[in-house]
Amino acid sequence: MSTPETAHPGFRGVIAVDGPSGSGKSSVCRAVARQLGLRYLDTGAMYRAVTWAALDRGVDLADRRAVATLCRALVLDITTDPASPGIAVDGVDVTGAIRQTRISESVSAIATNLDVRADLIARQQAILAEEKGPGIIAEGRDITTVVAPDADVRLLLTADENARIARRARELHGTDDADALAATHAQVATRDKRDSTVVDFLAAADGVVEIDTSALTFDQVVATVLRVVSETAGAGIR
Ligand SMILES: Nc1ncnc2c1ncn2[C@@H]1O[C@H](COP(=O)(O)OP(=O)(O)O)[C@@H](O)[C@H]1O
Ligand SMILES: Nc1ccn([C@H]2C[C@H](O)[C@@H](COP(=O)(O)OP(=O)(O)O)O2)c(=O)n1
Repeated sequence: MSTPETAHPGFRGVIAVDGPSGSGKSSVCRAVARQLGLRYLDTGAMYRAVTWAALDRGVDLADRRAVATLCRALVLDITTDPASPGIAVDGVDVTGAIRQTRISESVSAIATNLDVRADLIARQQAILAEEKGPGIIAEGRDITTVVAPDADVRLLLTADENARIARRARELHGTDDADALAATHAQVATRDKRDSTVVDFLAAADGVVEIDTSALTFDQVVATVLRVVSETAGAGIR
């Protein structure tokens, strides 16, 4: 059986992907990683893991200093295998727990804490430095602009808000009927609004290729990303 490192010789280096909630970053990047034999870094999982830890330890999320102190002391162990992404906090596997609604509702308080951001950005840069040899695709909100502005390929995935809310509603509730859309609105629109006070992930920075996924199927988005990677990073990608 081929390993991710040997499945598709070709692209090596860093692919950076940003975008708002529901634009398709996680699902598309995992698929691209598997097809190109790259590692995969979900930076949102790190913000979610810090949120989980703060709630678990009873730290007041509004106490920015206390949260930052907690963050710096945490051992975050994130796996970069696109076939089974996972994350542990101080040895506790929180891969499932960080997807709970209570985390989604609180994570912006952590993501807008600039001291937490500084700590997580440094950790993310260390992972990218270690994995750029085999090749890695990292996704989040500030990867193209802050974490890896010198990445080999830089992409912004966008989609109009209605499309993103409908996708998230189908994912969380199995339907995009009116009740599901209403229940999902805050998780997408309100969170993006809060998060975008500290990072701009709604407009493409200079040199970043924007892909509007509103009218594209998942497979079309993956194909578009693969084409852009191939065109930007050169030959050798099958
Ligand atoms: N182009 C697309 N069309 C329809 N649904 C999509 C598309 N891309 C992703 N999805 C679905 O939308 C949901 C949100 O995608 P996800 O990758 O989690 O977005 P993000 O990581 O940007 O928040 C998932 O259920 C995913 O399968
Ligand atoms: N590089 C990043 C990644 C995520 N964040 C923030 C923004 C989000 O509210 C949370 C969780 O990110 P995640 O990518 O899991 O969010 P989604 O649920 O996929 O929309 O972390 C960030 O500020 N910077």
